[in-house]
Amino acid sequence: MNDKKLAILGASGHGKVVADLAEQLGYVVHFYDDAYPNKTMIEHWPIEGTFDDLLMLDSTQTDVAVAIGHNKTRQQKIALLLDKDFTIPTLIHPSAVVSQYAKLQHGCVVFAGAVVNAFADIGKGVIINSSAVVEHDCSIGDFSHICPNTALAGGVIVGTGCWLGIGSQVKQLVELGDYCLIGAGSTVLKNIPSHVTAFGSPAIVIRHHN
Ligand SMILES: CC(=O)SCCNC(=O)CCNC(=O)[C@H](O)C(C)(C)COP(=O)(O)OP(=O)(O)OC[C@H]1O[C@@H](n2cnc3c(N)ncnc32)[C@H](O)[C@@H]1OP(=O)(O)O
Repeated sequence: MNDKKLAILGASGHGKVVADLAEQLGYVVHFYDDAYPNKTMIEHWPIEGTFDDLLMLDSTQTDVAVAIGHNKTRQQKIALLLDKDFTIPTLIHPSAVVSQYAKLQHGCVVFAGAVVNAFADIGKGVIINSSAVVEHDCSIGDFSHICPNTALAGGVIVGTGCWLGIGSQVKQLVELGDYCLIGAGSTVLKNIPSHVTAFGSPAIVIRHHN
């Protein structure tokens, strides 16, 4: 347990789950969101200011979690916070099972019931959502989001900023490029290039995007 302050950027549904997790880890949480001052509360938690207000805090006294689901926005905000010397811890739910041989960089969240198996390599700012399974030897690129109940078999490689939709699954050793979006419930059997949306079982590329 600790009683360190954690500023949470993003007063959203995802932010609420991050707050719940952080409190279980002993943090005292404070929300920040650019909707302030029009929005001043999220559930029972006060929103104390905007992102600019957060940047004015003493980085030696307050850690930060960026609870923004949009991968590129989360990437940008984390970069700005690191420039100001904030610590962005990785938060792991007590019920998640993370191998002693897995590596996770800063700014990740691993939610309830998730499994990160041996020698998985998880980049910065990654969301491993509830009950997701990241099997042995997987590599997850920075700022990706593995949605609830998604399962990655052994040795899967996921690029930067990918979004793997709820309940999707990826066959062993398959590689996904950067910033790709895999639709909910899809089964990915073959490599997927960067900057595409793919879905279905088996998943096929539906469109290209930036
Ligand atoms: C804790 C949390 O909440 S984490 C968030 C979890 N959320 C998710 O995982 C959502 C992931 N998003 C999806 O799967 C979306 O459907 C997307 C992004 C793949 C596609 O979204 P859009 O581009 O808006 O597509 P849209 O909804 O208009 O559907 C277009 C067509 O594709 C089909 N389609 C859309 N998604 C899928 C899918 N995942 N699998 C199969 N077919 C799909 C639709 O049925 C529709 O078909 P139709 O034209 O025959 O009616």
